[in-house]
Amino acid sequence: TPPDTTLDPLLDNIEQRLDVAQAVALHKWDRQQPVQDSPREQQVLSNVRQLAPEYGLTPARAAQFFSDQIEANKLRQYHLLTQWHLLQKAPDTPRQDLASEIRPRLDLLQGQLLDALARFDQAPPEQCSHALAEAIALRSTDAPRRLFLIRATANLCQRP
Ligand SMILES: O=C(O)C(=O)C[C@]1(C(=O)O)C=C[C@@H](O)C=C1
Repeated sequence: TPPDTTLDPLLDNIEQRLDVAQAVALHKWDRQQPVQDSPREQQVLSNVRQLAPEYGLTPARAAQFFSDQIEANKLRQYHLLTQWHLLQKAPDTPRQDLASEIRPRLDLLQGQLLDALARFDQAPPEQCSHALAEAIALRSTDAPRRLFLIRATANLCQRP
């Protein structure tokens, strides 16, 4: 199968959002804060529902896609926190503040993701589920990382 021109940019953006999970988990580790923040999730979902039409997406499609991004993000946070609990320490890397630094970065990535999703929906690959499975397999040999991508794209090929 030839490389796909809409799937890869979208997966790049999905991975960028997943990368932010490490900074979030570190912040929550330091403060013993739970991963789940339901009011923040509702805020993210309500934002993307409102922005969706600007990108030619339905609010339902945008919200479904972001709900999957949030679930994948939590999966990665739980995975990292469990590794740190096992070692009884987290990496000694510079910390970023959730409210003033990390969430603004997630908000910035939001527009890029909506744009990439809209492009994807305008020209989805033939045999979408197969193309997606192949792209994920090619992208990462790391089993947990593949799992995060699988969760993040769970509804990608389910067209409205
Ligand atoms: O902002 C946070 O606290 C996050 O953990 C990020 C995020 C998200 O993916 O947007 C994930 C889980 C929380 O329930 C809320 C939001």
